[in-house]
Amino acid sequence: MTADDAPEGLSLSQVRISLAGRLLLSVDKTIRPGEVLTVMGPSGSGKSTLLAFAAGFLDPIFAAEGRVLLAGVDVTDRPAESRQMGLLFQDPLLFPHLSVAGNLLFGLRPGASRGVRQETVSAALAEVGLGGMEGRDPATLSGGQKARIALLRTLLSRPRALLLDEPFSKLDVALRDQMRRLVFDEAGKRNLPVLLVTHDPQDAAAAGGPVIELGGTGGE
Ligand SMILES: Nc1ncnc2c1ncn2[C@@H]1O[C@H](COP(=O)(O)OP(=O)(O)OP(=O)(O)O)[C@@H](O)[C@H]1O
Repeated sequence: MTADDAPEGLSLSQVRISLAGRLLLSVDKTIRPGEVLTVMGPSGSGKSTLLAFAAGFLDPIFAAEGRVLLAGVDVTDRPAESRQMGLLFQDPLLFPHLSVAGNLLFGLRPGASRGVRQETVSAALAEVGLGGMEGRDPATLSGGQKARIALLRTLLSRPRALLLDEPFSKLDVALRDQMRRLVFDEAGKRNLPVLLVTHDPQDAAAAGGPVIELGGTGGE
């Protein structure tokens, strides 16, 4: 494939993952920029395993074939930290020993001056309705606030794709709706391809993109 006809977005190309000699999942999909691919399926069907393969931290206990391409570049052999993928999980996983600003500065790539970095963090906070919270201890924040900080930290790292593993499941119903809108809006504004792992059909409906079901009906 030449660079000219390389697919945009995130491709999971002819991926087959086995565990102990048994095929667990098989997926061949390209997620276009700005599109959300929702991965559903029963517990144990391999949803998180597929995400780990895309992210670059698949446990070596699994045998994997296939390639991961990001904007046409094959990143399969790159370690997770060099893939420029943004991750969000059920838990916000904020650093408890850092302030809100400290958590967000951690997401920012180095380069700009300290002042510019701090301004970037403050502007990002204001954009999601958390202006003035720079100095707060994450332990004092609500679940919804923590989720927004985790999203901002991910976005500030300027990822080229988002990989989301049940990111809304711990939020209560009203917050879940707000957070879905925020995540999908921000991903859309940045034209990011998004892989969303979930059990919740309402997540798939809100995402509005293609859905694949692992376990049984197959992912191809
Ligand atoms: N580190 C591991 N060692 C051995 N088996 C594993 C490991 N991680 C996952 N598995 C197994 O691989 C299969 C797929 O697990 P995975 O976590 O991807 O499923 P899932 O669809 O994400 O499930 P859930 O919806 O419960 O999160 C399961 O049978 C699980 O028990």
